[in-house]
Order: sequence, then structure tokens, then C-alpha cells
Amino acid sequence: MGSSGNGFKLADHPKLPKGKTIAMVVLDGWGEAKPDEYNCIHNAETPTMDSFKKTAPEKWRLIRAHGTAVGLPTEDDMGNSEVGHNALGAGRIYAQGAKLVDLALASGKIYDGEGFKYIKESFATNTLHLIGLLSDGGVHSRLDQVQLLLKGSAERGAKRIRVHVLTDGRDVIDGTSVAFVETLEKDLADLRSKGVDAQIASGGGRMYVTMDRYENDWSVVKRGWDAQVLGEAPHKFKSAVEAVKKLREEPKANDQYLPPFVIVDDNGKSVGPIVDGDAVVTFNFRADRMVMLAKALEYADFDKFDRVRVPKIRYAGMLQYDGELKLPNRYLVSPPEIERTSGEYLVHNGVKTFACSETVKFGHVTFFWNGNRSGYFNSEMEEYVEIPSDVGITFNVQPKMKAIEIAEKARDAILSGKFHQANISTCLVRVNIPNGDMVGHTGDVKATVVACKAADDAVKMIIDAIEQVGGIYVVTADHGNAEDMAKRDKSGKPAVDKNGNVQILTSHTLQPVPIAIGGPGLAPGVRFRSDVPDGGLANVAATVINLHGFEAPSDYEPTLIEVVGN
Ligand SMILES: O=C(O)[C@H](O)COP(=O)(O)O
Ligand SMILES: [Mn+2]
Ligand SMILES: [Mn+2]
Repeated sequence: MGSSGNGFKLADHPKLPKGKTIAMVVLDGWGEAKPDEYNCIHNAETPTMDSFKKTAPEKWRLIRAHGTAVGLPTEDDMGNSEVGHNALGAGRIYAQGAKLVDLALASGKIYDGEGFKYIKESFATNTLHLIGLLSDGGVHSRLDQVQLLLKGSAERGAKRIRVHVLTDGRDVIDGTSVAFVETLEKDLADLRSKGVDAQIASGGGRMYVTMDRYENDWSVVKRGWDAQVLGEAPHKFKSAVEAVKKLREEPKANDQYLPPFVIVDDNGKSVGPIVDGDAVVTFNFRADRMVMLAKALEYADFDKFDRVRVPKIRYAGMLQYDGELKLPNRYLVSPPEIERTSGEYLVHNGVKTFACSETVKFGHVTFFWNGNRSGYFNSEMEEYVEIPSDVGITFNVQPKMKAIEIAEKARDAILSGKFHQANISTCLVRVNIPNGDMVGHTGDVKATVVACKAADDAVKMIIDAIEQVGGIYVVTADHGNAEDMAKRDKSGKPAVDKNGNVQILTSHTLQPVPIAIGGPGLAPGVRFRSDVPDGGLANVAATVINLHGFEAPSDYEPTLIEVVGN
């Protein structure tokens, strides 16, 4: 089916009317877990979210948001924003980057592709640089994939390899960076014993170096550029293990925010700047936090910061990060081909769409929602509004973030009537409320409680507007985070470290997420079906399409709702 419009015509729903304003609210990082002191959602005042479950239990349920339900390799993989919003928007489950890379490495196909052949041309004479997030979080990258790629590249002729590591502490427990660097060092030593000149060349914490997203703060990417490309950083060390250990000694230091460092030789010269003729691979499979560096590496015209020196390199991404922008042009593994998303169907069926979040989540409700696609399907039918996020702070400092500003925009869109022109049957107002997730990632339990209340306040504002226009609301989340801030032992009790302190969980969780539907526009008799007990995020798209008065495309995951009576 092309995007001409005809193939996108949806059949009328036999029972549900058109013409409703629907608010689709995604609470980022809001799962369901047992109440205890590390469940910040439970410990926050969240009367609106609580009321859904209490007052209309047949219109509230839990859905799966992790593992195979969102296209990840195993049930041990926590959900994340990329796969969660992809599933919510696309209505189908696609094998995601993590899995596609696993398959390509296992079959060896990664080495037969155009991308690898391209970088391989540098192996005989130049250096192969690998840049990315070093952890086993499985959200943006995975250590075992990097290990295989290193080995595979060496076996295929890479003689000189430099790894530029970004420490995590966000998708994994803070402090684990040391062990990940040690593991990588062992692999590199093994390669050296086989005659390959392999070393870590630079590093830094992911949130301070390189992995900004949605162009919130280019200085983050610049810090990485200086260390990785120019070989310049405020901290110089002889070894990466020493670097990470030393930098972590600073008061309040943590893996996410380690300052940039370079590894230097006995003469104090950095061991791995990127120079003309080198090959570079960014090994993250997830796009949002790598696409800015990809632009800096690939674009001839670039004005976001002074690159000082722009080496002529052979660059490939682990995946292509943006299909519309064709960025990067070369890649090792083809990304999932997500097409015919619900957003595209809706604009072709007369549904106007308004989408909004603040910068740090803006691409989630646009780019990820639309199947990793930038821009509008139809600019006359859609309006996307980005509220600038705070820059240069950790979000526990401002846990309310821009939740209320996002809700105000949604409210105004709902009340404005702007999306209800005479010939327009219906409209969708879609937002992401970031607080539970972004503050949850800081590991600050108190601030996360404040964050959850702010998210609940935002939901209330949107629900109130929906009440006023006789609309419908759908409130859900993309994965868990704020509902569990402690690492758990096998019995489910908070795990403690060697000093007896509870290990704080900064990452997402494997928990299911709630979904609630309601509002005065919801037709009588609509309730959740009981025959999709394993329903997940991918079932939401068909549900929303039904609520707009259409049948969902036949290959979408089944709707979660039924209409009883009449
Ligand atoms: O990039 C991040 O912030 C985390 O690794 C994952 O969080 P998200 O999937 O909610 O964006
Ligand atoms: Mn998320
Ligand atoms: Mn998150």
C-alpha cells in the first residue's frame, strides 16, 4: 500500500461513532508494581490516575510493555521509549534493533552487507573506531554485540582499533561502568595478543558526553567530538579503567555524567583521534541519542558547533538512524521497516492530529510514534508542538519539568475547536508526559514522587478539557520506571550493596503499564475485552482507531475494546 491515500481508506466501525475528540496521553515510565517505599507512583498523590481504576475498573487494565510484546529479543528485556512508542503508533510488533543486530551477528550477515564492506576498505591502512554506549542495558546498545563486532572486525582484517566508550548508569545500575570497561579491556587485550593494536581511546558519561537527543543541547555532542575526533579532553589517563575509577571518586560523580576523558600514551599524546582515512562505526542501534553525532560525522554543512577538524572518514551506523534523512548513509544492519502506522491512517481518514511534548520526549510522540519517521504525513492535517526542555540540569532538580505546559497546550488544542473544521470528522490530541521516566532515571526517590504528582496533575488538566468537549481519553504509558526504584533480589526484596545500602534502580522495569479509557464521548457499552489477556502496547493503535469510529487495518494487533448491549 502506498501513501497516496486510497490504500489507506478504513472501513466504518459497525457500532462506534465518528466525530470525537480523543486525547491520547502517554505517561513516560509509569508502570504498575506492588506498593512499597520504592514505588514512587504509589507514594505520590495521584488522584486522577487512581480514580480510573477505582471508578471504572472495566475501562482500566494492564498491558505488556516489555520483551517480545514490543519486539525485543527476550522477556528479560525491559521496555523503552523507542520500542514502546513504535508499538503504540504502529499497532504491530516489529523485530527491533536489538534483535535485528543479534540476528545479523549470529548469522554473520552483518559482515556481508554494504555497510561493513564499505568500512572494511579502511582496515588495511587505517584505524577502525567504535563509538557508543558501553553496557548490557539493551536499550541503545549491548556489550555482547560490541564484543562480537570487535572480534569479527579483527578476523576480517582490522589491524588497529580504537573504542570510544560512553558510560551508562541509566539503563543499568550506577557504578557498573567499571566492570563494563574491565570486560572490554580484557577483550582488547585478547586482540592485542593476536597482533591487533586495540585500545580504548576516549570516554565520558552518556548524559554529559555525546548522547543528547532531539537537539536539546549540542554542547553534549561537542564534548564527545572533542574527545573522540580531536583527541582533546580535560582529563587524561593512561587507562580507561583508571579513568572511570578516578572520575567516580569526585563527590556526586555518577556513570551517566562522567566528564570526557582521553587515553594518552607515555608522551601524553592521545592514542586515538579520528583522522583522514579512518573507519568509524557508531554501535548504538537506537536512533534518538546517536543521530546528532551522526549528523556531525556525516554532514558537510554543519553549524551546530565548531568541529575544528572534519576528518574524511568511512562512517557507518550500526543501523540507519533516520530513514527519511537517510542518516547515516551507510549502516551495518537495516532498521525495522515500520510502515502504515496509525498516524498515517488517521490523516488519510480525515482525523486531524495534534502532538506535543517537551524537547527530551518530543521525538517520542512524533518520530518514534510514526515508525521512526521525521516530519508530517500531511502538514495541513497535523500540528506538532515542542516545548523547550530545561538544559544543563538533571531533572531531579526540576521534577515538574514541563508537564503542565504540555497539558496546557493539549487543553488549548482540545478546547480551541481548531481541529474540528466542518469537513473534519474527528481529532486526536497526543502527548507524552515525561516526568516519571526522566526523574526516575536520576535515581532520586523523593524527586520522583514529586514528578509523579506533576504527571497526574497534567493528566487531570487534559481529562477536564475532554469532559468539556464531550470527548474521549486514552491514558497509558510506554514502559515502567517510577513504580520501582530499587533493584530486587530473587525474593523481590530491595537488593543491597556491600555497604548495606539499597541499590537504586535508575533504569526502566519489566512491569506492565496501565491503560484507561473514558470520557463523556465514549459510547455506552464500550469496555475492555477479556479475551486479549496478553494484550500489549501494540494493541492500543487498533483501540484508538476504533474509538475514532473506524475498523482497524486487518493486520494490526487486535483491539482491546468491545461494545456490549444494543
Ligand atoms: O535514553 C534514555 O534516556 C534511556 O536510555 C531510556 O529511556 P527512554 O527509553 O524512556 O527514552
Ligand atoms: Mn519512555
Ligand atoms: Mn527512560
